[in-house]
Formats: sequence, structure tokens, C-alpha cells
Amino acid sequence: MIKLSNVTMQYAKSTRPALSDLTLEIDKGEFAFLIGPSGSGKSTFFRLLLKEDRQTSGDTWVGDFHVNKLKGRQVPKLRQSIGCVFQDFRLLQQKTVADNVAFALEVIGKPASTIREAVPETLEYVGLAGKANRMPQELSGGEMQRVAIARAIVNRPALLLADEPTGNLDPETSEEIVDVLDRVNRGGTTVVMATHDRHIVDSMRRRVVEFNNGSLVRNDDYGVYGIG
Ligand SMILES: Nc1ncnc2c1ncn2[C@@H]1O[C@H](COP(=O)(O)OP(=O)(O)OP(=O)(O)O)[C@@H](O)[C@H]1O
Repeated sequence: MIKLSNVTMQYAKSTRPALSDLTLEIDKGEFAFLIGPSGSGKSTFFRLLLKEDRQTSGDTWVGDFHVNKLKGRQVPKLRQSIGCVFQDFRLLQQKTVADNVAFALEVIGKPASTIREAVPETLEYVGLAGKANRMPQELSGGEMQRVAIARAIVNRPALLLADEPTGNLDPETSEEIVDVLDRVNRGGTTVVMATHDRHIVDSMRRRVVEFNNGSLVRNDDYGVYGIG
């Protein structure tokens, strides 16, 4: 699903690379945790996969997309195959829960009939049946993140990138959100989750990819957060 071959990424004004000679594969259907200290390159990795930043050298594939060779007009297709969830939810505050999710389909030109069917189905899938007409500010943090997940998966992406999705949530709510992501993964979507949450990583025992200073320092099949 994701393949990087000797990828280096150096920001223009930076003295050292944000990602350094990274070679890594994550298979279709996997649930992988991405860990590492602040500034180790996790968000940069996500931005490269989305072609929001340009790598300096190496090759990157996401599904059938050869990302670094992709023409500009193909970039929307790449992005449509990737759902994204962030720590700060990024909901549209002036829209209802249902409209936040519907908007993701509207902007890519899906017909109204598809939207009418997909939105309630997806809200139910993430545990928000009955909340469709609420406004974001009427929701708990966990509910907001469920809306964000619904929005990210409503178009059934092959890959879901979650950048510290539990960073603003208490431990119990964090577990609920990871349960939702786990369900999405079991439905066939590849999930990559950047996190600092040791408890979640240790309880899930999935692939653990660790970055330090832009380099891959660990890639374990059924990993834990860290030694000690
Ligand atoms: N737009 C940018 N311009 C220059 N340098 C950048 C830019 N974005 C990130 N960096 C640098 O690249 C390195 C990797 O940053 P990145 O945001 O990918 O780390 P991270 O692992 O996601 O950190 P965190 O856990 O805090 O989110 C850091 O040294 C950072 O300062």
C-alpha cells in the first residue's frame, strides 16, 4: 500500500533533512503505528504521501500512485484515495455533523443520491447515529473525532492517515477512538496512526514504525511503544 525507497526530504531553510534515506513498506490492510519524538518526521512522512510536500530524492508509492512522479492533475485522485484525521479534528463549525461529512463528498462531485445514502450509513458506522443534526460545538471531543473519522472514510479510501488522533482526548475516549479506527481497518482500509500514546500501542500489538531524527530506527511486526 505504501512503499518508500531511499526517500530523503530536506526543507529549503533547514540544515538537516526531515526524512533521511527512508526505506519502508506498509502492506495493504495493515494497521501500523508511527512513533518517535516530536520533530522526528512523522507529519512530514504523511505530507509526502499526500504530495503536500516534495521529497528531495528517492521514490514513494501509495497504492498504484508513484507519488513523486505524479502529474499535477493526478494529485486530486491520489488525495481522494487517502483519508486524513488530525489531533484537532478540523471540523467546519458552521455545518452540522451530517453536513461536515456530506461536504467531503460534495467537493469531489458525488451525486446527491450517493451522499444521502452514504452519510447516515457512515455516521452509524462510527457510532454517531442520532447526532446528524448537532453542531460541532455541541459535541464532546470523542464525538468530534468520530465526525472527523466519518468524514475521512465516507468516500471509502484505501488508506487512512491519523496524525495523533487521540492527542486531545482522555484515556478512555482515546481507546474508543482507536476501536473505531480498528473497525475501519478490519473493513479493509490500511491505517497508519502517528501517536505518542504508549498505552494504545502496547495494547494493540500491531506494526510499530519508529522514526528518530528523520531516520527509521525500528520496524516491528507486533511491536510495543518502547523498551523499558
Ligand atoms: N515547513 C517546514 N519548513 C522547515 N522545516 C520543517 C517544516 N516542517 C517541519 N520541519 C522540520 O522537519 C523536521 C520533522 O518535523 P515533523 O513535523 O515531520 O515531525 P513530527 O515527528 O511530526 O513531530 P510532532 O510529533 O511534534 O508532530 C523537524 O526538524 C521540523 O522542524
